[in-house]
Amino acid sequence: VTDADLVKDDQTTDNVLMNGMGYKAQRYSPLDKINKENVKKLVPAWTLSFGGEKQRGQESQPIVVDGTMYVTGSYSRIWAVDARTGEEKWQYDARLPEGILPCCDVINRGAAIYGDKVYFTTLDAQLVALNKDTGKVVWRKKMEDFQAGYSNTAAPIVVKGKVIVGNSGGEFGIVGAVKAYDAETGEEVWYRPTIEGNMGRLNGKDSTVTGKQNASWPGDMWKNGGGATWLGGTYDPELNLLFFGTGNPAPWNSWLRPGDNLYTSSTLAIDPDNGEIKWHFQTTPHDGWDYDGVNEFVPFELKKDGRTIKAGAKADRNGFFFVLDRTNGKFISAKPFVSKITWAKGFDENGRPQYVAENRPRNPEEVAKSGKDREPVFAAPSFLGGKNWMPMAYSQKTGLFYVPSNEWGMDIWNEAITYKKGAAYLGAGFNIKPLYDDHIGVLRAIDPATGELKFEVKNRAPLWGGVMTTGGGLVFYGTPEGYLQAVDDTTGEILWKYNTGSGVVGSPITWEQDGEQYVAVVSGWGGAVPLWGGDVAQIVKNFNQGGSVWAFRLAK
Ligand SMILES: O=C(O)c1cc(C(=O)O)c2c(n1)C(=O)C(=O)c1cc(C(=O)O)[nH]c1-2
Ligand SMILES: [Ca+2]
Repeated sequence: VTDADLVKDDQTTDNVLMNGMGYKAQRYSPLDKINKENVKKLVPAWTLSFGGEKQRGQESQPIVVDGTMYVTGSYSRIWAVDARTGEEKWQYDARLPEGILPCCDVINRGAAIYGDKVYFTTLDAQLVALNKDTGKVVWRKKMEDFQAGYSNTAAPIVVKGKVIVGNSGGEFGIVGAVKAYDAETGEEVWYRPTIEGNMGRLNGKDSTVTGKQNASWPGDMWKNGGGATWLGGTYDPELNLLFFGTGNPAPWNSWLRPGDNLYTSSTLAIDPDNGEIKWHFQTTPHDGWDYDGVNEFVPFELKKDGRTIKAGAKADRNGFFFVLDRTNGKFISAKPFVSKITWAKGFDENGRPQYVAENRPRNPEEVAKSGKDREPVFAAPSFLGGKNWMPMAYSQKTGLFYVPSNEWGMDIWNEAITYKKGAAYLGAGFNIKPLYDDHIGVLRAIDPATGELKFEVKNRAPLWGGVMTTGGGLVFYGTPEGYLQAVDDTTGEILWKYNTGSGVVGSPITWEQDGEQYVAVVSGWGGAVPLWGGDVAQIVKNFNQGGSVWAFRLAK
């Protein structure tokens, strides 16, 4: 796989070479052999089991290269599979040490490929390069100290010979960073911390770029400031810019860190050649709700007032759908994409939130003065977000974004907290509650020019998997109830669904081989909802666990 192959990934249909189905992560395939007319004839072609003992959340998106599928599973495992038959070619298990500290289930979101190597990251914060044909380790790099709370869950992105990864651990007070490694040797090429104050130092290393001082943090709170880049990035080859989101500031209790807390809960545009930050846009300054802004930033061409603007869109965990100028990060619009948002009324023309001050979780010191030990406020969306990690899709056919969203709120209160290595660093307590009796999940079709809702499809359980759209006029996505389903891209009518036997929280792909179009997805219920979901975890507690890949094609 070459750089030219990667750049063309979103136009070619025989392979799926990366997470997002192309550098821009539009998750759009021009394939139309499976379409609105015939999708009801979609049947399983093959299935592969990840085995019985380690059935946990499966959030992976497979990739397909010359008839081989590479797919990762829970507990930092990866398989190479014959994409025609489902027959296993090899498997590799990273064999995790005791004491790993993932916040939100033992998940992995996928692999990357370049040259003759396949890359993936592990829950003990390693980056592994395997020979694509044999599955043998070529190199394995310890990126960070897992005992301090660092882990990795995202798929790497490869740009011009560098394997570029984010990190996880915001709930443990780690320092967010984006890092680039030489694809051939595993040597670190650059290191880009995402928290002001850390710009020149971390793990005893100097960043190759000089950064700003810690002006937006009080005291030395920047030393454990969070801002994990835990979802990986997207890329615009023409502008030569990477786009990485950054997670919540640590701790969650915002009274301990007055200021904007740059660059947490932001989108960063980064130069892939040296790690320099070219622009930033903060979606939740001074976040007090765990509104990690990691959500993927999807480049697209915005048609507005007769002009075409090089834009990017982000459906943020904080409930707003952002459109920015991707050349310079200038704010274009922010429109609500969920029914209830309590923390801000909207955004002003400069892209600053109009906070509703009384809806910020209370200062525990003030609450204590009134003689109470806690005073929760109700906040919506909940910290699991109007949208969490699960990626949206953009159709080049309809010009619409298809956003997997959730309707929920939370009671939240703050508490005292001090940093301790390897311990949760929140300073908050919470309980998540549904807003409606009959649904939490909603797939929404959104016009990025106006923010207008074109249609919505409700789902009882929260949506937790990625979305894909195709030239055949279909939108595919999974549900925790077990279905992979396809809806009409202009009406939302459900045209096909198939139950995989466990919740689908992975991201579907499609490709063509031997003249036939295939669709595949991983199945296996898990992720953050059962662990953190409070009242909502009760609603989903009987869903079956699993671990398998399903491939579909049209019945003959
Ligand atoms: O701040 C972080 O470092 C971090 C990492 C992750 C992760 O790596 O999966 C999640 C979160 N935060 C998080 O806040 C969250 O809600 C979440 C849900 C999930 C999931 O896979 O279901 N991961 C994560
Ligand atoms: Ca987080």
